Amino acid sequence: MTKAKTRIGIAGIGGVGGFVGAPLAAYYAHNPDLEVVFICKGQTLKAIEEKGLIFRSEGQERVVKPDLTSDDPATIGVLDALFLTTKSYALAEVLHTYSDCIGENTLLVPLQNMVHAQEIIRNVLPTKGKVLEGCIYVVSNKVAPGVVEHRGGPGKIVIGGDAAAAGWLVQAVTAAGVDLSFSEHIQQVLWQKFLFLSPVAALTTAYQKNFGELATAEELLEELEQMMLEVKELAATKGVTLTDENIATAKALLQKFPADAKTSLQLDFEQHNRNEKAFLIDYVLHKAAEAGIAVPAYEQVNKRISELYPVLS
Ligand SMILES: NC(=O)C1=CN([C@@H]2O[C@H](COP(=O)(O)OP(=O)(O)OC[C@H]3O[C@@H](n4cnc5c(N)ncnc54)[C@H](OP(=O)(O)O)[C@@H]3O)[C@@H](O)[C@H]2O)C=CC1
Ligand SMILES: CC(C)(CO)C(=O)C(=O)O
Repeated sequence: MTKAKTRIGIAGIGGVGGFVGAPLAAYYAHNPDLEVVFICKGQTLKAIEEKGLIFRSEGQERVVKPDLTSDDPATIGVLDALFLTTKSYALAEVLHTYSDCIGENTLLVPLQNMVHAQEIIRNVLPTKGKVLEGCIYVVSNKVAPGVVEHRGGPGKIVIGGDAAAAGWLVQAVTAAGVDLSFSEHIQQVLWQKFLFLSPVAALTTAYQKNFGELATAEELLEELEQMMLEVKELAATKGVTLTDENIATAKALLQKFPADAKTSLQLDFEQHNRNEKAFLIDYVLHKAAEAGIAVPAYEQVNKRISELYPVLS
C-alpha cells in the first residue's frame, strides 16, 4: 500500500503567507511525500493559478507554484498542518470555511499578531485539530495579488504547544530553509512580541507618526513606557511574567525599523482598510476591565484613535 502524502496548507497568501509558503512550495515541488497547498481567494487565487506566486526577497525574485492552489474545501481535503496567515479578523471565518480540511490531528499554526489565537480557534473548533500557537518576526508585504515582497526582519517563526505533535512539522519546515523553532514557553514569546507591537501600533496610529518619528518624540516615549507597563500588568494576570528588561528590549526594538516605516495598523487606518485594532488595543481594554486593572494610557490612546477615525474604530 502506498503511504499518503503529508499535506501542509497555508491559508492566506499575503505578506506572511507568501513568506512562509514560497520556500515551502519551492523546496517540496514534485516531492513524492509532501504536498504544499495554498489556500487563497479572488484575485490572489487567479494570479497564482495563472503565474505562480512571485516572491521577492533580498533583491531576488522567484516564482513558485505549489502542488495545489484553491479556495474549495472539497478540493483541498484534509490537511496534516495548516498555517493560518490571514489578518486576525479573518481567522474565525477561515476556520469556519475550511473546517472540513481540519481533522482530529491537523496541526493549526496561527501566526497573527495577537495573544489569544488559541481562544478564537477553540471558539470555532472546540475540539478539532491541535493548536500550535506561534508568531513571526518579519516585515513582508503583499504588493499586488500573488506578489509578495520580504522587506526585512529576521524572518523567524516561533511555535509552541504539543512538542511531540509538532516535531515532524518543525523538521519539514526547517528543511525548506524557513527559520522555525519550537519554544516550551510560547505564551512568554507571544506576550513579549505583544509588549512591543500593541503599544507601538496604537501610538503610531493615534499620533500619526512613523517609527522614526515615534522613536524621537520624548513625550510619546513616556506614553509608550506607560502602555508597556500596562501590558506587563495584564500579562501577569495570564501567568506571564514580563520583566523591566523585556520592556527595555521592546523599546530598543523601535530603532531597528526603518525610520520611514509605518505599522500595519497605522497604514490600515490611513487607507480606510479593515484593521486589527480589536486584537491589538480593544483586547487589552476588555481584558484589563475584566481583571480590574487600570489602563489609563491605553484608554487615552484609544480615545484619540476613535476621535481621529470615528467610522473605523
Ligand atoms: N506583514 C508582516 O510583515 C507581518 C504581519 N504579521 C501579522 O500576520 C497576519 C497576516 O498579516 P499580513 O500577511 O500582513 O496580511 P495580508 O493582508 O498581507 O495577507 C492576508 C491574506 O489573507 C487572505 N485572506 C483573507 N481571508 C481569506 C479567506 N477567507 N480565504 C483565503 N485567504 C484569505 C487575504 O486575501 P485577500 O487579499 O484576497 O483578502 C490576504 O492575501 C496579521 O495578523 C499581521 O498582524 C505579523 C508579523 C509581520
Ligand atoms: C511591526 C511589524 C511590521 C513587524 O512585526 C508588524 O507586524 C505590524 O506593523 O503589524
